[in-house]
Amino acid sequence: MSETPAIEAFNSVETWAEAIAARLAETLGAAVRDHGRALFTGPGGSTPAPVYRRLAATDLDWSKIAVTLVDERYVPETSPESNARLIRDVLLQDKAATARFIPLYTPEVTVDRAAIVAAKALGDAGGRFDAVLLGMGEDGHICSMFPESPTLKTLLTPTLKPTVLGVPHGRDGMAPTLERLSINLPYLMSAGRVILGLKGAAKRRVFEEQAQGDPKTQPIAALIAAGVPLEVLWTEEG
Ligand SMILES: O=C(O)[C@H](O)[C@@H](O)[C@H](O)[C@H](O)COP(=O)(O)O
Repeated sequence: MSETPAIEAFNSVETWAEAIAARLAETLGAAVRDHGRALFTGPGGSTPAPVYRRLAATDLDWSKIAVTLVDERYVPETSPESNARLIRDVLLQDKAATARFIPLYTPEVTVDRAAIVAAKALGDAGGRFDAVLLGMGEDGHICSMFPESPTLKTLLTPTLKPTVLGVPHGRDGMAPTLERLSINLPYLMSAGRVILGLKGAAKRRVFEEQAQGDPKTQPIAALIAAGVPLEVLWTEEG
């Protein structure tokens, strides 16, 4: 059984965001140097913006870096719910403006068709992430791996190929409220570096609890059991 990763604590959002951005930049810079290109993926939500702002201001050869998302709501970029909108507004600015963006959402007739299109686009971009930033919901979901979701089991199956799957919206008020697109666990297993950024005491507790959970139903436990190279950086500041 793989060890639960140690939680690295930072005493402010500033130092926490600086540390995450520096590690992601180090890995992306090395990938561009060694392979001539790099692929980065990150989350939406309310957590990553300070990291994205610092990454955008970092001197990298962004013209050789492609950026995508770990998950997306099945909505166009014009929607305030769009994660792509966050990436374009905060990360693809400043020095990072020349990076290529690969959306997960495309206006296909169904979320499953959009997932097939996204899976091909990521495959065409190399099919492996050099660096991944993850967030986590207070229910322990990462990407769009939601508890009770009918897609969870497939998303957490370690033996499948890296891909993107459509996730239906939750029933009877269960999350997610919108249909989603999500990368699966094999994409995290094959990544060069995976950083989980957590803010607030509640999320630290959820991480510690779920790390001991069932890898078949709890994403954090699944990542650990699958040997994902997870670095956990946390700050008390919410
Ligand atoms: O589409 C999303 O909502 C995000 O990509 C999602 O996976 C996020 O990482 C968690 O939900 C945490 O969200 P917060 O950072 O807002 O707590």
